[in-house]
Amino acid sequence: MAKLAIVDFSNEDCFKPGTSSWLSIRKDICHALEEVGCFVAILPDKISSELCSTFFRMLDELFDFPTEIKVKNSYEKPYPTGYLNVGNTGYESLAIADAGLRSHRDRDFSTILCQNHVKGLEIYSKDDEWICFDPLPSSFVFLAGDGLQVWSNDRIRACKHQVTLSENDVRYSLGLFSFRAGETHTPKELIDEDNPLQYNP
Ligand SMILES: O=C(O)CCC(=O)C(=O)O
Ligand SMILES: [Fe+2]
Repeated sequence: MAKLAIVDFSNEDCFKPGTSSWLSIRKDICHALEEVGCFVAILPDKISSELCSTFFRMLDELFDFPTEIKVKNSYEKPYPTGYLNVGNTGYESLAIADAGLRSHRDRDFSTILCQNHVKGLEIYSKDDEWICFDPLPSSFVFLAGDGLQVWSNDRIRACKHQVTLSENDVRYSLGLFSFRAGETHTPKELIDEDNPLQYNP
């Protein structure tokens, strides 16, 4: 059974470019992104389990507000990944999905997800199987979006993923969707005879 790559950011040196720890983590991340367009980052020193539990407890309180209060926080633009198209209700950054989320790739540059203990996220592997993400404390998931695929000249493919809800418990997932401003240009280092330019700016 395929597993998602887990990258451990515990060593402070891994944030210092050029150190052996940084080079080693960079290699693991590139490999994971080239394989499935995704990796799991664990940062126990940066995101403590207390912080996570406090945060998700507060979400309980937030979602407990009556719907008429939540709709006051509405947002006109559609969600980048089409939340509103799949029959869910979105309130600015709040979205409630009772039936999971069908298979898709994010249209942004990259996505970072931070979720509670309830499983549901599945990643499509190179071997055409769905890999279930087993939530780890102090972790988040990095997903490549369409933008990263274009920027990398297809070296990294946007990660295909879905959410299947089977546990009888509330699942919370916090998403940070990043976009690049302006045109996307592929770095020239990523273009050669074997890898001709795939996308025009
Ligand atoms: O619920 C999740 O963890 C994933 C959500 C997602 O894939 C999306 O909003 O694009
Ligand atoms: Fe997504």
